[in-house]
Amino acid sequence: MDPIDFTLYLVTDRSLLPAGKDHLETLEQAIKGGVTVVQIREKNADTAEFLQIAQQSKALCDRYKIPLIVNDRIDIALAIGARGVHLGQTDMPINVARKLLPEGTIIGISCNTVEEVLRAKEAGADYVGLGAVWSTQTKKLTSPPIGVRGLGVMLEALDSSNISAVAIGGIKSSNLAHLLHGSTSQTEHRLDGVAVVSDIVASPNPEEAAQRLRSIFISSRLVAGELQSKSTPSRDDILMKACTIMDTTRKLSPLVHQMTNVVVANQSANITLALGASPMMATAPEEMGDLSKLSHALLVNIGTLVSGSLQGMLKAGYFVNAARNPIVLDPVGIGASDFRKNSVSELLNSWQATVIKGNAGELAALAGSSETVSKGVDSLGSFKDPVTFTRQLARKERCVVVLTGETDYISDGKCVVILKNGDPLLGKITGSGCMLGSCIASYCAAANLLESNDEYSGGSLDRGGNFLAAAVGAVLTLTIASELATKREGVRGIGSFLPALIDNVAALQPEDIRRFAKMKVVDSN
Ligand SMILES: Nc1ncnc2c1ncn2[C@@H]1O[C@H](COP(=O)(O)OP(=O)(O)OP(=O)(O)O)[C@@H](O)[C@H]1O
Ligand SMILES: Cc1ncsc1CCO
Repeated sequence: MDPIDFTLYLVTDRSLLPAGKDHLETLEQAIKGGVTVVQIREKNADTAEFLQIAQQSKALCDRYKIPLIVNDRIDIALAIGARGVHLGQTDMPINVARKLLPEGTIIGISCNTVEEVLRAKEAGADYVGLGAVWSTQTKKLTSPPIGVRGLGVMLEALDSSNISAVAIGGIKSSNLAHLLHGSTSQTEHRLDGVAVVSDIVASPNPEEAAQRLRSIFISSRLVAGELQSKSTPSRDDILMKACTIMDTTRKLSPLVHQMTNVVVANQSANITLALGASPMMATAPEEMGDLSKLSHALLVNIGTLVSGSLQGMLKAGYFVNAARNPIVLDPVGIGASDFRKNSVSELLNSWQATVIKGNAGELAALAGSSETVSKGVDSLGSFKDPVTFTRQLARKERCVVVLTGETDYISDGKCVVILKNGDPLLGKITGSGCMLGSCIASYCAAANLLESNDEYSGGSLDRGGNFLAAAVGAVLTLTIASELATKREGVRGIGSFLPALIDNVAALQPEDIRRFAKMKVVDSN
């Protein structure tokens, strides 16, 4: 028998059908739209009713050569000759079900933890349903949602097995590109498909809904393939691109929406202007939809986070991903409280960051490492192997990572760029890291605008700008300007340094970057 194509896995739920819509009509439209496998789920029907629905659904699926899987009920699966069954953790164990079902029957099981995935592997499951990714109205959750970022380790547990993996829970066309991008494991293990309920079943047009989901899935896979086949750029390539981005920022003056802390808001706005970009500081959740239509990048800095601003950040990032613009996350002081840690986790499960930047203490806390710690917003110490740490975090979070300090490390998950510029006064003033976040967001905006790819591709979260070069350019701009600023007459300490730094950022030329960059590129290993 042909292997099952899990790309778009419809799980039925008759209670969600819009008024006047019938189960079989919806099922047929969904199949016409591109559903590749169907699971009949009837939590409230009695046996006779379930059997009838399953028989009718099977006849329809057979007509379109779509495999049908029955939720939970081995007897119904046997009665209708279903292609498979889907079991929950508290349903019949896989080995018992296997004995009862004909050879070749597909058995899938829901998993919420890595341990459950490993047990499913051991028990010989054919596929696993991983979730719930997000909370959903269709099913009362017995365990907390695992989030997009929780899927990677579960997929990695399936390495070197033939078990397919499908994500489930709150998946819609509006969050599918984020899910597919963010869930990939560090070993590049990807989902084989996504299980969808309400986005199709509750839609007035299930055919269109299925078509939309399927095309996002396919275009997201194309984008991922292109990224993976890109070769490591040389030092000169990155520098050349960084200089082009610097020029573009001045020419196009992108609008950079910044949700930052109250300590640095003014200096961040000024450094943005010094780069030639245009800052807008705004936090109200109510205006995030409108602002995402105007701005070219978003900076999210949690330095003085309050609950209200978190709501704005959650909304803003979601809209900015949809607008295919870059997001820079600065998890300031994340190690200081559970509120900050949980908030960052919620943010990163709600949208995909393009760049995450932080000092050693902050990035260690974000990665769950105790190798270095923080004192409030400041880092105490450094990593033994910052190159590997930065690359791995970039692979885990599926974005560019910038680890700051006396030496800066930047990685896209493949190569790591090591930068040794910067005057020690940068480490003495407050908000140099926050200003760097504004510089990275401004350059990411320009890098994204540089890409002429205007065609809407539902599977991408940005236009494919060179965000590694943007981050490198931003660090070099700030740090080389700092070296030049301290040489200015009248600069005697942290008070006089800050305005001089802003002046030197404005005056800096691409030649200065090429001339003074202390930069090395380490290839992936
Ligand atoms: N001792 C130093 N020598 C040279 N450059 C430095 C030094 N300390 C920091 N920098 C530079 O300053 C920039 C900000 O890095 P830093 O690690 O200080 O950020 P941070 O701790 O997040 O700052 P803040 O919390 O004050 O905003 C980086 O580009 C880094 O290269
Ligand atoms: C001092 C300080 N406190 C919260 S944010 C901030 C700015 C530097 O990160």
